[in-house]
Amino acid sequence: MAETMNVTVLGRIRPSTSVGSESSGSYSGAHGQAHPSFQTLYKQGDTNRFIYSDAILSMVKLLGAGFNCCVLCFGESGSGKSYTLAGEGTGQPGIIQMMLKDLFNEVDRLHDNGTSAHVKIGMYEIYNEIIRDLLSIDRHSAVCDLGITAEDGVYVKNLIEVPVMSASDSLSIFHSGWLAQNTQNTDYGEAGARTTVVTRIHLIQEREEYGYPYKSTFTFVDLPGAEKLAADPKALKRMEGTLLNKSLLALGSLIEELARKPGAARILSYEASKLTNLLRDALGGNCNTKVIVHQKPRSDARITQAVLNAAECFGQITNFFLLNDTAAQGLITQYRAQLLIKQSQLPGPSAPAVFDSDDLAGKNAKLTKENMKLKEEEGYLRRKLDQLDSRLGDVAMVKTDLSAKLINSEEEKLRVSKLLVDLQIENNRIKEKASQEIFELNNKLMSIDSDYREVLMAKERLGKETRLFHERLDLVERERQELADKYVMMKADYAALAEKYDSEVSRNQELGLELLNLLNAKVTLLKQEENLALASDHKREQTAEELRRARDIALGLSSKKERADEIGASDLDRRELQNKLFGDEERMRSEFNQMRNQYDQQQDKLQSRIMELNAALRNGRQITRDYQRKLAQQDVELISSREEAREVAVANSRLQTQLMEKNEEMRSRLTKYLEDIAEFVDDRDATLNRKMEDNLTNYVRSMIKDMKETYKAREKQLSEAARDFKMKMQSIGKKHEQLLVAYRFLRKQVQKGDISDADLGPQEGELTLKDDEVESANRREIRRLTEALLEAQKKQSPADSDDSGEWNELQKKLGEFTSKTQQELETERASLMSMNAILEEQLAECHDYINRHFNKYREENASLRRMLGMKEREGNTYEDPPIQRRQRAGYPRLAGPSHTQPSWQY
Ligand SMILES: Nc1ncnc2c1ncn2[C@@H]1O[C@H](COP(=O)(O)OP(=O)(O)OP(=O)(O)O)[C@@H](O)[C@H]1O
Repeated sequence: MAETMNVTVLGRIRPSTSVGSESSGSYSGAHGQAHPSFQTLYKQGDTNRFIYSDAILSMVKLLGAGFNCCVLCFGESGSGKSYTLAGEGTGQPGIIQMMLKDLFNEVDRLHDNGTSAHVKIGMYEIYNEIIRDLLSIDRHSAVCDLGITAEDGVYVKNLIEVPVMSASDSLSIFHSGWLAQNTQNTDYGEAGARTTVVTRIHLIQEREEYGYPYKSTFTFVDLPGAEKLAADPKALKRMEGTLLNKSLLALGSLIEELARKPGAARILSYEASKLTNLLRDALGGNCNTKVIVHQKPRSDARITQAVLNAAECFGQITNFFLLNDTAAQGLITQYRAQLLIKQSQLPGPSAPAVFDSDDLAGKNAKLTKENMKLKEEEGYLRRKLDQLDSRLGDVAMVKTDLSAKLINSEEEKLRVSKLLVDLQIENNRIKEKASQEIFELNNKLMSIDSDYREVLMAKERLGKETRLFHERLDLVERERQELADKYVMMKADYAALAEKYDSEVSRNQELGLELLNLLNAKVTLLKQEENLALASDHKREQTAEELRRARDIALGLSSKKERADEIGASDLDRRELQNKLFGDEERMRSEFNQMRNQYDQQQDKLQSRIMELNAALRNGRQITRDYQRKLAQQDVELISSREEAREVAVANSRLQTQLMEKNEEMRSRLTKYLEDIAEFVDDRDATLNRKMEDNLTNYVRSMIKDMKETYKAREKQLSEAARDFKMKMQSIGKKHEQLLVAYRFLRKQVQKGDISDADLGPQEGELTLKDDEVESANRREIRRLTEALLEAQKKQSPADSDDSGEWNELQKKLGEFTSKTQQELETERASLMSMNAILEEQLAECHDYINRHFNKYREENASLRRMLGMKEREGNTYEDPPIQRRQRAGYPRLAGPSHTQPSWQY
């Protein structure tokens, strides 16, 4: 059944955001009381939680019961509408979040009552008369239209309504929708101030007996800023177009009309805007509605007045809300269907949507007539209005487009900034890489630089040498020049001399010829004289002799005559001379070339040697690393074997102690037995009867048995100790084997390292134990002791069987046995002591042996390191040999053979 109820108006004033800047606002009436429109006026300090508990929680119960509910947040921009609905951050939830949480509690309750309940959420915003689905992922397909059906009434077509299963689901859906609001800055201020945000939460309840599901809806509406209600609507339309404030203005008109017409029989026009169309139920329809009117602490008086007027109107609106059960829904659907039919019958593009059912029949004809009359006028006006509207719409669309473009450009900006960030990251990465490469290149450059410097130095050296050679060459050249000059001078001198000589020779020839002529003349004269006066023969001969001499001289002169050009040297001489003069230079040049070649070869050799050394160094380092690793392993093994040796020593000393205790026990037992026997003998009376003798014999037998058992126990103990010791020795032997393996490995490594002058230590064979050494002295000792024991037992056995005989003989035997046993025990003790000493000695040898080899390895390692030119380990280097440490720590010096092979055996 339908309930009649006025819309509830609540007032809320938000607190000041900055101290002193905003005075506390008020919704006071003329006398300072709260304005009468408000059912409740919340204080500034009242929280969302308080308001929710006070006013909204009961509505959730109503929703659960199957009623429609609506909360409208009204007030000027910045008055806190969004804050009330959605809160701020996670710490301050709004009433929607609180409602969603409680709704799911309600759903649980319904489930418990056997009702299946489902929740769906839809969210949209209306800006500039465009409806946009806030839950749509695709921004372009988010724009929706209005539709109308008999079942649902006016609804948003294709609106996504998300089914939610839990409170957390619903909260995340709500947050995503809330964040998708248009928050752009436009030419007319923030778009948020003109936007209506609607959140619809449907609760669908199904129960078998219902037949038809109950569907109730809770609607939260964040209305546009109310400040424009204070402005002149015409001026507003002129300045901002018809669409931008259409919702608010239409809402203002609607609530005024609704306030004026409180009765159910009213004709109202909800079609003025999309918002009013969609608020049919909330305002004057089937809904329990509460309006929270918000106020800033400081506000314009006109705006406050406009808001108060609107609040008053809201408070006067009557709603007729009913339980959405099957019957009610059926009735409403029927009513809507009839209305739709009537609407479709009405002429004109837009007929009134709602008619008063009582007047409908009577007024229909009249209205149709009037309608016909007004049709033309209305059509004309409508066309004009449409034209204007379409022009304004165009302008608005352009603006919307611009906003969309702005949004797109904003998105683009975001994308670009993301790209920029990515690029920045990439850039940084590249920079890092580049700096690393630069660092490497710098290193390379430095190495190249050093190489270059070396080359420069070599070049300088070579230059110096070349200069020296050149100087020497110049010197030689100068010398050659000087020699050549000298040669030329000498040649000139020679030519002059030859010329002189030639002239002298020709003069001599002339003189010779003259002399010859004179001589001929003289001969003629002499012949005349001979003829005339036969001069003396002697004088003639003298003359002939003179003549011959003169001829000889003349001939000699002419024969010795040489031409000046012949005076120059022959080819051979010339070459010799040339060699003398220039041979030095060529020799120098060849020497120079030779030296250069040698230098190049040396360089090459040096390079290859360095490379070889580098390779050897690398190899050596590897070997040393391996070697160090092995040494570490050996260290560990050595420590563990030392530990074992210590354990053996402890076991041995324990054994000794036990032995001493046993000896002591034996001794005391024997003494006790002897005392008992002596007492018995002393106390017996003269008539030693057979029974007593038997008793004595039994007593002695039990004594012998007891001693045998004790012996056996000791024997067992000893054999266990021997076995234990053997195992220990075997493990030491294994260690020895491992050390040998490591030694072999290292030898191989060193051999592989191709270090010819390395001392590789003794051959592995020399360190291996011989077969005859494997039989340990200890075992031999044990065997000897066992044999002795057996012998003693054998000797003992006759005593065992000897159960008859004389008392004296028995006493004697007993004495003998006692002394013998004592003696044997002493011997055994001594042998055990000696065995212990042997063991200790062997252990010491073992230590010694291991330490010696260990030191050897270390020395070899050190020598290897030295050979490879590596530094020794920091803090130097080698640890004390363990044996020395042992001695320093106050242990007794253990004697052992000096040779390398151990004398201990398994
Ligand atoms: N009750 C309150 N307590 C504390 N701060 C509040 C309260 N109400 C509002 N505020 C603050 O006031 C500012 C404006 O609030 P809000 O954005 O909710 O106003 P609005 O009316 O929704 O504005 P618009 O219509 O422009 O969207 C916000 O910073 C909000 O945090």
